[in-house]
Amino acid sequence: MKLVLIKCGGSVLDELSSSFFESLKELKNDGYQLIFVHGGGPDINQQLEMHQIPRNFENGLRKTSAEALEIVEMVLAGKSNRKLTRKLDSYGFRAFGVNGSDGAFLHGDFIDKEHLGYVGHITEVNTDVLAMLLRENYTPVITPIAITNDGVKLNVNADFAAAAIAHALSVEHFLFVTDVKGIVIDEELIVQLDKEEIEGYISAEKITGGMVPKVKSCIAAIEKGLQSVRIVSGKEPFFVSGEWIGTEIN
Ligand SMILES: Nc1ncnc2c1ncn2[C@@H]1O[C@H](COP(=O)(O)OP(=O)(O)O)[C@@H](O)[C@H]1O
Ligand SMILES: CC(=O)N[C@@H](CCC(=O)OP(=O)(O)O)C(=O)O
Repeated sequence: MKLVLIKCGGSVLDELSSSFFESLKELKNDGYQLIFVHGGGPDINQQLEMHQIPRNFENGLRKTSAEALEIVEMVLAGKSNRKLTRKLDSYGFRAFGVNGSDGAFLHGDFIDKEHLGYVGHITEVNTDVLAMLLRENYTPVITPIAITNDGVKLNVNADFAAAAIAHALSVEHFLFVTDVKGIVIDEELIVQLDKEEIEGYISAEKITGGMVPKVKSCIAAIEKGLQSVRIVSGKEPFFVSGEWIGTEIN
């Protein structure tokens, strides 16, 4: 089974273009099965604001109190997942929403409970449920909530969750779909970038904010042996006549 793992950022969930879906269709026609992990940062921010819960980020990770976690799960599973699943369905993909904490599918642990609260990283991915869906020709759409061995739910950055799942499935291509064309430095799109260059740009603060967990996840994926890792736009086509558009990390 040839797999493509696509992390779809919250930044672009409302702006996915029809040309983006054309690229997905081209991948399907080339024999790939698709798996999505979605984010939902802007949706979460909006709801936290409505509930007057302050928002705080550290290195692109949301500090998550127990109170905030309830909102995070409600929004990610109930709103962001629904948006992407519905849109994929409308383009003929048989999308099936999956919450990471269901069936202990995404196991996680706290990153730093004292500083970040209920924020986790993935320790294990149970791929059985994905295999089952893919066998039946469904397109899984995964919500990045994990569960600890003690049954505590954790908010996982969607870029990190996607990297763990991409590794567990040894996918052929791993894509980060976001609201920009790729990594842009001094107003120029960078077509290819390696680990050292990325570290330099983070130090120089030319890669910042939500792009930091993304490029870190790209590096982690490369180091774990994935061959094709890219950051692409969801507002434009990213794969046309077999050619990729965006930034390739290697
Ligand atoms: N060097 C960079 N190149 C491109 N985008 C960058 C860069 N540094 C920071 N960014 C920001 O990262 C954003 C994408 O991250 P984020 O908003 O978290 O997206 P997503 O919701 O897709 O994960 C871009 O919209 C841009 O503002
Ligand atoms: C711990 C942490 O930061 N979790 C993220 C989960 C959603 C996410 O990653 O959404 P994007 O892909 O749109 O950024 C958050 O609470 O915003």
